[in-house]
Amino acid sequence: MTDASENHASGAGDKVAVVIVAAGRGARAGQENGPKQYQGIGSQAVIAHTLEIFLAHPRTGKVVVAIHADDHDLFQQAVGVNAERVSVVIGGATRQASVRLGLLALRSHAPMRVLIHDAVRPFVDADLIERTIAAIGEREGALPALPVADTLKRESATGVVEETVSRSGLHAAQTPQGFPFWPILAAHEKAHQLGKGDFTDDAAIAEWAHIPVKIVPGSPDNVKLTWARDIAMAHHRLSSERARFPDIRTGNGYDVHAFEPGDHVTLCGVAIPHGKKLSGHSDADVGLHALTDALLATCGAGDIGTHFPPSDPQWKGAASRIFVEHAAKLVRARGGRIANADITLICEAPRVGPHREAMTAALSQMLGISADRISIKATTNEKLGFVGREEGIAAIATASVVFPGEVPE
Ligand SMILES: Nc1ccn([C@@H]2O[C@H](COP(=O)(O)OP(=O)(O)OP(=O)(O)O)[C@@H](O)[C@H]2O)c(=O)n1
Ligand SMILES: C[C@](O)(CO)[C@H](O)COP(=O)(O)O
Repeated sequence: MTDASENHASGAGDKVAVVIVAAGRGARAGQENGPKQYQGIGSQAVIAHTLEIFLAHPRTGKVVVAIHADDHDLFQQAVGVNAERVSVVIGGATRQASVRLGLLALRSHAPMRVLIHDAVRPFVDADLIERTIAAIGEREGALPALPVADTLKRESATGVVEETVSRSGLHAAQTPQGFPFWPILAAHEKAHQLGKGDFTDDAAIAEWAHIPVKIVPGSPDNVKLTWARDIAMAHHRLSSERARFPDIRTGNGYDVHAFEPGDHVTLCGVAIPHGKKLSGHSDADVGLHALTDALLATCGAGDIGTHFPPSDPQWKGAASRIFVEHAAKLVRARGGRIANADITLICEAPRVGPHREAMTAALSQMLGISADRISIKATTNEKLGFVGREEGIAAIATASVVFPGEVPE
């Protein structure tokens, strides 16, 4: 069985192969730390964005990436390659040469159709890929392009306008350009054999080889990163997109302490005279314990017992603000910013209202956030249950923390 018939038997023949050219040096972008396809935009390299979109598309199959011989390490760092799906070949001295080498690498897979794309067009989208694929015929290519919007001028050798060129019917060509595989490979081979190496895109080679090419609407977003400012703008664009999915996390905590004989309770950092005290290893500040758990929960850092085991004698009688400050420090060490904290104390007595302001001030200090980001509420349990019988006090707390980066997809 040949590779081609294997493809059909498995249904893989329906999949459209992809060549991504990434062997350029990016001279016009002039980046000091490597070619433009390896520059970081948003949270990953340009080429990683591009590959991701093609690999995620349901109609694409084998992907060949043409890279420069010097870029193996850069490529490995930028892209965690799925070796089964993605092959790497060494490209050539021109874009045209790199495309040809990519196509040659696909021969054994014998795809029916191929998309050829610039690694440095990371804003290609699934709809554009889809309409390009849909327009590929048995002997017809497909080119996404946009009508030229600006008035066109030809410049003379002396830098003055020589003529105004009609823009009627003119389009700016984009990639991916789609073709029936064997005809475009044959056209590239023929151009290579005849030493014709000055085609700037594959639609031009198709045109030269008399393969008709249908124009489909391109996308204004699908820009080619050519100059340093294009890379800066791409980075800015992805960073502001990221801001739309901020990593806001919420944690909750719950705690209960029983009463025992005594003369005051400590709630949310404030000592309140009362006919009983709360029993516990530390100062038994039920509100702060709930809040500590809520803060730790925002970064999956366990609970209060993980950090301050009751078996450890050093926490005997400790002020619970130590626990809250530890949790807040841990959140901040992970880049988190505490947005707000909300504590509800559930008790029949003492009355919390008269102490709310002092509690808020104490918490504002412990957490390093303003008082308007802190809420302390109290409710009775309507005389029901252990709280209703005044056997103890319960507390629930919620904290919201904003972490750097975005919520993963
Ligand atoms: N010998 C080459 C030249 C270009 N390309 C690829 O073709 C695409 C479009 O080319 P261009 O924007 O011109 O990239 P560079 O050649 O890298 O840029 P420059 O011309 O500024 O050096 C890029 O993904 C580039 O990596 C390639 O694979 N092999
Ligand atoms: C193929 C291409 O992206 C179509 O617009 C473009 O021609 C490639 O860039 P280059 O600057 O011409 O190499």
